[in-house]
Amino acid sequence: SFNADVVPQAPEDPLFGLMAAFRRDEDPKKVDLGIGAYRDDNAKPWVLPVVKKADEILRSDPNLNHEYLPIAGLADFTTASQKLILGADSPAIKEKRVASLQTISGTGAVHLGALFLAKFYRTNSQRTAYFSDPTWVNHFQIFKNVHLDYLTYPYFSAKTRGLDFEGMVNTIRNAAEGSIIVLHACAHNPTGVDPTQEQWKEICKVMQEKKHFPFFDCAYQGFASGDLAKDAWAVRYFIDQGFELCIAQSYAKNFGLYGERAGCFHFVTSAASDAETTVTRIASQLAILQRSEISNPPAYGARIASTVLNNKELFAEWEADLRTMSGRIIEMRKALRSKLEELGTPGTWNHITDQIGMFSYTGLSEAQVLKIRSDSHVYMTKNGRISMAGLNTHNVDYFAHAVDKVVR
Ligand SMILES: Cc1[nH+]cc(COP(=O)(O)O)c(/C=N/[C@@H](CC(=O)O)C(=O)O)c1O
Repeated sequence: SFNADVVPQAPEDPLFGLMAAFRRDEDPKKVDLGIGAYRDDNAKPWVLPVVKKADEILRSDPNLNHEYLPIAGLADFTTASQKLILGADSPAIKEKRVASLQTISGTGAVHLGALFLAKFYRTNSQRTAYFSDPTWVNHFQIFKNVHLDYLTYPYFSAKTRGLDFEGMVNTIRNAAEGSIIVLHACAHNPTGVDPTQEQWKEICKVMQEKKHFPFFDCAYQGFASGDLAKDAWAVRYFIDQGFELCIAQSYAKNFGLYGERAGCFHFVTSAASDAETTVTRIASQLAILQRSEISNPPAYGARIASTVLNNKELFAEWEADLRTMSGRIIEMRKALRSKLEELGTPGTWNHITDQIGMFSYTGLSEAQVLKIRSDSHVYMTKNGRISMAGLNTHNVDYFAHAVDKVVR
């Protein structure tokens, strides 16, 4: 029989624990700045209009059924996903250098990539993965679960509240040759700080010199700048520079398909004559890993995204919806910064508008985060990250006053 007391109590997940605490709070003024999920100006989840249209199209299809998808998922979805992140005219696609599988959203893609690397990447030599410090909390446990050792590279400068570029590049340069470097493609979580294109070129050069292996985690394409190509620039640049790399692609935020778990994993091999057979072998091994874990991925979210991605009019409507979301977040950044400056809240607040994407790294200490929660029923993660979409025209002043109160 199973000796249950060998199972220790695990700590509560910081993010989902915060969500639960927010739901329990009955104060009408409560503000949810925790989970990285978009909210409209009434603090409500937003079903993208284009997603509603795609849903109606699917429901009107008399042949729609609930059969298994292939292990690699819906081909129309994975093909469209390649084009979205790599660019429709990507040489990697033309030369058939990309193995793609539909995954359980971004988390599933990060996991599948980590599992594959754990099994096949430099198994007979020292290998270490590097995450930005700070990074998305789940990165650590996903890599730990597949027994890949990891370290971190400096990323956020508390002084400038911007990128610690020197620290990042030096650590990547000093890392053992062939290390796995996990990079946020755009809209860095939790800091909202992205390298400039010039800085990306520097980072790329150092990684080439050290023969490092890039693993791009792309959960916010279109969400950062509102421009899909711009947000994919770093990924496409690295591929143009000839890297072999992994990409985890999430449709949770940019399609609002959080709970439908729509995502894609891509392995891009470097240009070589036998690239096509290499990709076939890699795809076959990825399929075995996928089959043993989820067998095949969920159909609904991929069908919604695929319907939109493969239709010119719907794609254009989706881009308009992306601009609505990213635009509203940028408005909230401006509103919050100007309110804090108007209040004369101690400190500088330009980082609120300098940062990009879903999150802002406010600089509030853990004590201040706990105080603003008990004082004002404002919920944010202990590292001081706020999900900007939780702000709206009805609560941004209230939040600014709450910050002012704990900062003074
Ligand atoms: C960088 C990054 N990568 C992957 C994911 C996974 O998303 P998925 O739903 O599996 O496609 C998230 C989600 N981040 C938000 C939610 C979460 O923690 O799961 C967040 O940081 O709030 C990321 O921020």
